[in-house]
Amino acid sequence: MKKIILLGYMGCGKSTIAKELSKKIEIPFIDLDEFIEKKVKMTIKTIFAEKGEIHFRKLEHECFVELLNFTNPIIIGLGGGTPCYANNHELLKGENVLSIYLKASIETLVDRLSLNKSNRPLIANKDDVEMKEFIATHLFERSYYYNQAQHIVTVDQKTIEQTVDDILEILA
Ligand SMILES: Nc1ncnc2c1ncn2[C@@H]1O[C@H](COP(=O)(O)OP(=O)(O)O)[C@@H](O)[C@H]1O
Ligand SMILES: O=C(O)C1=C[C@@H](OP(=O)(O)O)[C@@H](O)[C@H](O)C1
Ligand SMILES: [Mg+2]
Repeated sequence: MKKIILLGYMGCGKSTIAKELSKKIEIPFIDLDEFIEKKVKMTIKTIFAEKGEIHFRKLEHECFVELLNFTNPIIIGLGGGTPCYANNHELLKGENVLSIYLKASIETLVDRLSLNKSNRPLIANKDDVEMKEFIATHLFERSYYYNQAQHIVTVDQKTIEQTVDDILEILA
């Protein structure tokens, strides 16, 4: 069984969808951010604040590789930036992985993230107008990496269940 990797911009639903998919297909789910937090016993917010983003990106790469080396089947929910650093985007194309980009529009992302930004250091201090500008530019810059995924599932206007069903079709 290939490892299932969910990727996409902050707020697209990687952590939420991975958890639901895990229940449905009874394959364990590991959220990369949570894996990093447990490993270094610090929150993502604290790692960014005290060690800086470059340090976080190195940790993120090491932990991603560690998860890819697990021998058992797993679902991995990446962080929004994971595919965009080190050679991580190349790892999305491996034979033993099935990578899925959860594609969300700027509007969907702004709606979801405006309610959920405090633990996301890249946007925590932005107001709604700044956030929309930031997401529009950042998503454009990152899309090249996200598009390296083997499959794309759009998530706009879909319930969690509908997105999970779309993924199940890919797995069938
Ligand atoms: N249809 C939906 N699919 C996924 N997440 C949704 C949906 N509707 C609302 N949300 C909310 O959007 C947020 C997505 O956050 P999260 O799963 O942490 O995304 P990510 O891990 O990609 O940053 C959660 O608060 C979730 O409850
Ligand atoms: O997009 C990013 O660079 C980041 C996304 C976050 O994960 P989520 O996409 O799960 O919010 C987390 O890894 C960190 O705050 C950096
Ligand atoms: Mg997440």
